[in-house]
Amino acid sequence: MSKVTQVSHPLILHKLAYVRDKNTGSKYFRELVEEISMLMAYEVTRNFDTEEVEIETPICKTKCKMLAGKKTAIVPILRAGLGMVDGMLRIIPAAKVGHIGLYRDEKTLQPVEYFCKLPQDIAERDVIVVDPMLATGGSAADAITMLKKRGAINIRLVCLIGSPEGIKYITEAHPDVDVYIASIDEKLNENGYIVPGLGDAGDRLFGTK
Ligand SMILES: O=P(O)(O)OC[C@H]1O[C@H](OP(=O)(O)OP(=O)(O)O)[C@H](O)[C@@H]1O
Ligand SMILES: O=c1cc[nH]c(=O)[nH]1
Ligand SMILES: [Mg+2]
Repeated sequence: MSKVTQVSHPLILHKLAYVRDKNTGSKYFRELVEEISMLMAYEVTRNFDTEEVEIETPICKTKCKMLAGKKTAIVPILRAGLGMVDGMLRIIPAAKVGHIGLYRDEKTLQPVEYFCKLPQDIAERDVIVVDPMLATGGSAADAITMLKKRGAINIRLVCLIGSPEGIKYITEAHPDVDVYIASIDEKLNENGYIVPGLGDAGDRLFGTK
């Protein structure tokens, strides 16, 4: 069964309040999403393996821990997931970035696939899928299915805001995928938007309608 980690660090909650505020413009919105993503990266990498290495300080030789060299891929779900990539890369600079293009049909709420480009060695990487919003869960579930079809095995999902419906859907569809999320909100409205949520993440990041 998936582990769902709610990352309710005070800094994240504080920044999330500004992100939700309808008066926050695109520039500040993008900066905040990037900063929150850096903080989420800290949590999602918490159980990465380390190995012992020997280094020499100016005083003496000593043994230290470093990351065990397993490779990482960050995979944003376009478009809104792009807003989380730079923050993640600040913390995991050696990661490769794959892209999955999906949009949610406004009427049916079903995800529609339009792009997929992944690192060739995706099967060997720890994959971190990023998307600010987990509403019905359909887009994230489809993205993860696309990844698995192309060989990905070790997958984590990082979102900023989700709904109880989305959490249920993704954990049932992909019980092997752990989920990291800053807030699980109240519900979905009749248009499939998260309440209270933040509105349309892609539109707010990129200034479109
Ligand atoms: O959980 P779901 O019900 O599938 O909804 C969530 C999806 O909706 C948004 O993308 P959107 O379709 O608005 O595309 P965009 O990022 O290009 O705006 C969001 O970024 C997720 O990908
Ligand atoms: O609330 C929502 C639901 C789906 N996509 C968004 O960007 N926001
Ligand atoms: Mg959108």
